[in-house]
Amino acid sequence: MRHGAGRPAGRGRTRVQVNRQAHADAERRGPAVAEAVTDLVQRLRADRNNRALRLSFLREAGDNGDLHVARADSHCMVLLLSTDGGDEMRVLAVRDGARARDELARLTVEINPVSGGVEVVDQSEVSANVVALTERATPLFARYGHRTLVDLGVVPSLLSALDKVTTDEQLDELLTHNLPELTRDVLLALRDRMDPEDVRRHITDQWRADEEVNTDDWARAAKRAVSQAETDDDAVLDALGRSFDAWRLFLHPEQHRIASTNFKGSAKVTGGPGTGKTVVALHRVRHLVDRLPPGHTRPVLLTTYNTNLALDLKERLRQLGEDLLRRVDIKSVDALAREVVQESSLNVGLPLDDDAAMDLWHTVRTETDLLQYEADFLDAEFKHVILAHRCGSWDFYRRVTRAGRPRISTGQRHDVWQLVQAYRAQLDAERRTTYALIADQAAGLEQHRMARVEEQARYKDEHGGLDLVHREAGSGMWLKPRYQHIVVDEAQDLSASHWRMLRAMVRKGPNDIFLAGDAHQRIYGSRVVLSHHGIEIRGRASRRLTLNYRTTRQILGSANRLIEGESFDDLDTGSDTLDGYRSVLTGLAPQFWRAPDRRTEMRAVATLIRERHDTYGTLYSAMAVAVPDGASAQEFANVFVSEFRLPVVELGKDGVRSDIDAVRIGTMYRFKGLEFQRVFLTSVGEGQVPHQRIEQYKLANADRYRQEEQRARSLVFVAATRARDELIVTWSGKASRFLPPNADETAYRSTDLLRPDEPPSGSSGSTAA
Ligand SMILES: Nc1ncnc2c1ncn2[C@@H]1O[C@H](COP(=O)(O)OP(=O)(O)OP(=O)(O)O)[C@@H](O)[C@H]1O
Repeated sequence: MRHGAGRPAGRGRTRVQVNRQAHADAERRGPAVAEAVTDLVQRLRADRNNRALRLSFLREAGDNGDLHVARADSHCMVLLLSTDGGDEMRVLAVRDGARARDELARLTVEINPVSGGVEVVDQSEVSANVVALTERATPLFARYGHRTLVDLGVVPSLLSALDKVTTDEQLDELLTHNLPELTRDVLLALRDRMDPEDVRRHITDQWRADEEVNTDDWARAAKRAVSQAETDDDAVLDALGRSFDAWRLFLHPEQHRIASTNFKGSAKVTGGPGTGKTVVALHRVRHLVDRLPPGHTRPVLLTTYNTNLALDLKERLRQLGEDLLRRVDIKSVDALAREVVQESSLNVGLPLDDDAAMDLWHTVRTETDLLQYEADFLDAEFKHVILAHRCGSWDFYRRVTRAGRPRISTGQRHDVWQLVQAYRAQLDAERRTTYALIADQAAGLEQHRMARVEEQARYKDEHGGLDLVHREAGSGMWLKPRYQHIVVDEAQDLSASHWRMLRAMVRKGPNDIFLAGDAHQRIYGSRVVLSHHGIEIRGRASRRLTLNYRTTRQILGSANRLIEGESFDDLDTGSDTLDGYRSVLTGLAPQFWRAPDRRTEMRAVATLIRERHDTYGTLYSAMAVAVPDGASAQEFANVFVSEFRLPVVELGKDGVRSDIDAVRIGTMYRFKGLEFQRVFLTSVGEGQVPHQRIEQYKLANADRYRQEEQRARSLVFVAATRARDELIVTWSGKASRFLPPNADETAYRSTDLLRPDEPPSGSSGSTAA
């Protein structure tokens, strides 16, 4: 008799993992079931011979794996795959109720020939719900053939059910079941008419096992990453017992690969909004920390664009393991630069905030009577040309290549140079500085420091490891690079000075800099070519994610249209696209509401918010209102509070405390990197988005016009893709040209919503716009 035909033998410690589908099963059945499964896993690990578990042999899965069932509590049972003589166990499925055992017994369990993962299909559930709907029509996937479907990753045991699926509704029904992720993703992509070759490239290849898959080797299959939770057992248990985010446990195979690859130098992950770039960055941090020798220092830096994003990163990293925080420095790139400068003997003064820095440009252009140059143009020219290229003299600036910037004549350059000199003189006189200048100074200081580090290392090499105390008599210091590894999120918005500083904070070598970003979401910075700053991320060191985990397909469809036709860079000399970008989540179509005037728009938004709170139970804190500028934020807040008594809180520079149950209101800029259940994208009227001031460039400066419009599109794109379940777009007057051409005709009328004698109506429907 084989080892498996009975209770798994042996007394060795049992490794128990919960696979993705079992995890989803437990989650769907609620906290009590999740807790029972947690408890079962713990008891199994402690002693798999524990009789209370009623562990019983069900059948052989194949040559080297057996299926067992076990009881988690009086209602709930699990299906287990046992391999390696019972030392390895995987929970594959969870069922509850009187028929739990029968339901588990009839599940089809197989090894996916593409991914090599262990997958489960509930044939009777599928046939009860899908086959019953069969009509006399051509099956939806008939044109592909079984061979193609299996080659693309569809689980083979689903094929006969798929042959009977003839409508989108039937497919939707099928997909409500807990199907393997790869199958689900492939079917949705094919239904969306993605070409099978593209499906292979964007989906199947990402799941493909690194080795040839033997569909009878259960011991091997059970150990593959796609069959396992990412965290070690304790974390899995901990997570299963509480409410949790799946990303802590299961990465998509491509996310896993990127987070755990050892790169020869720097590496980059790009991908549209919600594809898990931040998640990968966090797992990357864990991968790097896990490989550090023991110690008390913080040799890993995790940085991002601003303070509220840094706070968010810290919170999310904490969820991956409290211990990580002891080895990782987490701060915004400007806070880091400021620390570097403060540490030096440079006396630079207090930084102006962004608005004050802009006001200073206004002052300087008025004083110099060069009013034809706008403050934001001057600010960008200063940051993205003069500081980026370290133009120390007029002669240098006169000749510098201004790639990607609107064209200007030499005479205009001369004016700009004069304005910049006046701006700097004014700052000096007031003993103030700006964040851009601080970053520039920090970059210089760090480059100098790194040069000394390298020099000391060379000296040490040449002199057989002699201590440098004598040589560095002035400082008496033995310098080390600041960090061993740097991980950067929201990389698209960092400036050239930031990159120069970061490059100089870590020695060139394996896994030195890892960055996550998306040029489609660039709203602050200007294009930076990383290789010009010594960061090589071309070829195999650049990876792209394409599956969105945040936003429904319906919302994504509308958001993608915002940036269609624009071209975007890859943070280096190449270009990036959103090819293959998709979501497997489904939900409501975005809603469009137009109003005759601004006040009606604001009142309609308040009404919709109240309705979602009162009728659907959505927390106020899960809803956010995006506006184009600070003044609109104030206006909306006033109406919400004074007329509707809605609790509101402004999304400021440092974010919002998550425990305050109030509607978030903020400019679209503030939405970067965040997510909300319901997003109200307001004021999207012509003249407001994009702002009418850009029209002046249409004829006078076509380059500038194009750039401003692209940035405005990216801004709306960022705000729209923050929505998880629902996106509501509102405007007053005429719809923005960024919205679909028929938006004004097809949108709901806000006035209908506000009729005093009727309750709000139609607000949970959707339009075709
Ligand atoms: N493998 C995964 N499993 C489950 N959820 C995931 C996974 N990866 C990401 N998510 C979820 O998807 C959402 C988006 O992830 P994340 O914030 O990392 O995306 P992003 O690419 O950084 O987005 P953006 O560019 O819009 O800031 C989050 O809610 C995250 O928890």
